[in-house]
Amino acid sequence: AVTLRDLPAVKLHPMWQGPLVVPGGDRQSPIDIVVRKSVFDSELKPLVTDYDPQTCQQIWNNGYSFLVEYDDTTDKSTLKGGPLQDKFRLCQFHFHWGESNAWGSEHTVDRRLFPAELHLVHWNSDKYSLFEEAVMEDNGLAVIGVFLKVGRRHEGLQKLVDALPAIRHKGSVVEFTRFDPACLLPTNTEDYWTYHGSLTTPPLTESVTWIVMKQHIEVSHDQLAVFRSLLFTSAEEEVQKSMVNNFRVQQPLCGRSVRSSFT
Ligand SMILES: NS(=O)(=O)c1ccc2oc(=S)[nH]c2c1
Ligand SMILES: [Zn+2]
Repeated sequence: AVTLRDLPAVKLHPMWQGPLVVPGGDRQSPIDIVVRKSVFDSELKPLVTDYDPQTCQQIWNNGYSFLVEYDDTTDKSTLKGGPLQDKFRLCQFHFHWGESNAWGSEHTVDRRLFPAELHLVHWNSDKYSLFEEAVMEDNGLAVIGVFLKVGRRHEGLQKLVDALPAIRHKGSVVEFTRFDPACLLPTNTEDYWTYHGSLTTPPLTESVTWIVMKQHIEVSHDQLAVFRSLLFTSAEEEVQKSMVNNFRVQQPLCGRSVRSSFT
């Protein structure tokens, strides 16, 4: 398998060339999950997701990834259970991917890279009233990470793939409704690793309880190729840049332990 060390000198987007380590940051993300060093915690419960597809609103290209955004003004699409004590509201999901199928994920498992990684982003609606507030707080966010592997076509993903040509450029947005993000979760939602980390894009705040699923999902080569047809750049810019390798370099563990919900 390809490991980060084998990567050719991948030219990273200016955004990820930036602060490789946040000053004073001792719980940054992403990290490599060393399976044999993870600690089984029998208190960890299965994830409980309750997503309402009616809360799906739009899909847009923010110049780093593409986001599918949900109405998070009520507790209609929520995450609880797992390592969480509170109820968290789904606000968006997005992906990170590479220019080739050999790399693209942000987290790795025993240095194993995946071609892409899905992030389902939730904020603590028991303690805060807005995402913008929660993003600055210790246990403000919960992000579910799901690895993507190239294989069978993912039928649920296709509706999203078909919408991408309409948001090729940075800043473009289209209406996107009735999409159930639960279809992107693996069948096994009991087995995961969890650790305290950060956002992997600015503002890189250390407010995330990460929940990285052990089981990956499969998407087809062609579906992933459409992700790579997106652009980092807006329509006005003269030089167009393909949206690929939008992952952050891995961060020091700084003594953190990663817990597992399974043995
Ligand atoms: N890539 S990620 O860590 O899941 C993530 C999630 C939510 C975010 O909101 C801002 S702003 N940057 C973000 C990064
Ligand atoms: Zn992300």
